[in-house]
Amino acid sequence: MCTAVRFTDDKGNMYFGRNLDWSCGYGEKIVYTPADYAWSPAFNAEDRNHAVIGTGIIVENTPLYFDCANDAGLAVAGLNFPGYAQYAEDSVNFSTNVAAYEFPLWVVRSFTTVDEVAEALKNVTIVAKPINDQYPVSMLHWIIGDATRSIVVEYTADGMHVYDDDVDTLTNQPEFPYHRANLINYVNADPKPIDEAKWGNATLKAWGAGLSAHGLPGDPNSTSRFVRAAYSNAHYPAKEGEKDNVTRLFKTLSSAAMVEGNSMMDNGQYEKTIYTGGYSTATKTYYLNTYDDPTIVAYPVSEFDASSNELQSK
Ligand SMILES: C[C@H](CCC(=O)NCCS(=O)(=O)O)[C@H]1CC[C@H]2[C@@H]3[C@H](O)C[C@@H]4C[C@H](O)CC[C@]4(C)[C@H]3C[C@H](O)[C@]12C
Repeated sequence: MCTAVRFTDDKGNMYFGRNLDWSCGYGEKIVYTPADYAWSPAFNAEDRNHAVIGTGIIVENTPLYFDCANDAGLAVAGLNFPGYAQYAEDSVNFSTNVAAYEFPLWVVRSFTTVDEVAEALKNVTIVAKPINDQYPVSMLHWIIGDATRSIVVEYTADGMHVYDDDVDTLTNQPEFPYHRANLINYVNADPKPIDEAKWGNATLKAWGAGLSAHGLPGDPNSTSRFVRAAYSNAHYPAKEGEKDNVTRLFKTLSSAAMVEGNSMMDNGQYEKTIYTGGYSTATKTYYLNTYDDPTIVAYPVSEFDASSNELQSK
């Protein structure tokens, strides 16, 4: 399972991050794509040359991003959506055709705001074309964020769906409208201390803090993680400065993180949060920690060679 969130600080800086939950990694690294990298889109997409940083792998000199952000402060993350995602079998005339594996790269190479992406998506076909035989097409949906808002992109049997994500959260299946509607089931959850109640002659007094959020789901299922992450993201108090906002991002994501042993996949292996990664537009820095090492490591964009035309990874 995976979880992603976005928020903005009091100065208008965006923080965007995700948990990558799986039983093993794919050899992913921090990958920096400079503006002058010569990207060859799979179909007829144009390259508008934004520099990009994120987590992914490099295959055939192409960055396959799991999540990434660009020099204009636009970010995107791909999360599993099997059973619902259904891409076009082939490219479509008079449409911008984007292969599923290059969708995150196309978003951040091409645009500066979520509004621009949403407008462009009105005429986009996502095509089920793998980069090669070794890496089959992944069935994903995506959250795209900037300093003002986020959207969720789902491509299903009936085509493209773009949803305004006013809770700035995404997990896995089912479709985004289910997750958004399901939040209403938890409308009573609240961080405030709770008053004592009278039941006839009995006085019921809370044991301590936290009881007013009783009922928030604690399990690792996608729908439960959505509720927990949206609750944490919405109620975390505003913070000032990079350190406290990065802490906010990682703590919010940790409220939906996967602990090994809690959830077994079909292959008999346990899912765990392989990494948590996130981007700050305040300092143009990508941050990452892993299941085995909780130390949050900073990767400022300034440490990469922006004048090169080669992909760079750490
Ligand atoms: C497994 C990852 C999603 C994690 C997730 O959402 N887990 C949920 C588990 S569950 O189903 O809900 O149980 C996804 C996110 C991004 C994906 C990768 C990216 O799309 C980039 C390439 C794309 C290639 O087509 C396949 C390899 C790949 C390298 C993908 C492998 C894998 O599908 C990744 C790493």
